[in-house]
Amino acid sequence: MIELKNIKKSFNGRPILDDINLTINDGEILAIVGPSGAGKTTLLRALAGLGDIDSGEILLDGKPFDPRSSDLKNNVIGVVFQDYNLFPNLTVWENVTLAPKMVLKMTKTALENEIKPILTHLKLAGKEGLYPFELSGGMKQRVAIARALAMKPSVLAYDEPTSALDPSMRTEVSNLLLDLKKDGVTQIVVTHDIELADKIADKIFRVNAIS
Ligand SMILES: Nc1ncnc2c1ncn2[C@@H]1O[C@H](COP(=O)(O)OP(=O)(O)OP(=O)(O)O)[C@@H](O)[C@H]1O
Repeated sequence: MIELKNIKKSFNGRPILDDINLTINDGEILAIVGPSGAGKTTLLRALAGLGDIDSGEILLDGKPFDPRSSDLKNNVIGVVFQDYNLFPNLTVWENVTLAPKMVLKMTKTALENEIKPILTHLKLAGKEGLYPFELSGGMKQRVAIARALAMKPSVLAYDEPTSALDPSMRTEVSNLLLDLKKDGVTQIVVTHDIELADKIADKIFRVNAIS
């Protein structure tokens, strides 16, 4: 369980997040919605340790947790970015196994045993040798999800998972997230897509623009 308590963040004296209080239970899908510029990505970045907060507290299973100080090994929150950030010069297999190999020091056998099932689950079996430029948008997204899952995060977070895809892929994305939920993966979805949020989320958190 992750709890956010009284989170505040300003940029150049302008408040963006003002007293955010939020609980994400294990196995839940939380959607974070709100108008453009309201601070959704700022909140996600703070949770993932990519940006700091001015005040407030983040608790992981009841204990204070600083995402910025957690090393990658703990990898509490894995983030799937809007543009996926795949390494263009690495194959699917290399993209997904790089961090487990370098950071978790997983052996070749462990990689085979642990990463192959993730790729199969994400319908990427047989695609291991392809490069990102050879993949469709939906496949790139699944590689990015596989890469995040390979680090065994407690929570998987997505920034606008439908925005870079053809609208017809929406159902595929929602089915994928619901599938991962069935496996017990806790997920946070930042989205403009209210229909997606309504369809998949256990809880919807609205970030309001502060005037
Ligand atoms: N590093 C930064 N320095 C200064 N201002 C910033 C910085 N990062 C974000 N902001 C500002 O904070 C506000 C919130 O940005 P954020 O990207 O979190 O909004 P958002 O709700 O995710 O928007 P969108 O839906 O358009 O992605 C915006 O006004 C943005 O310009």
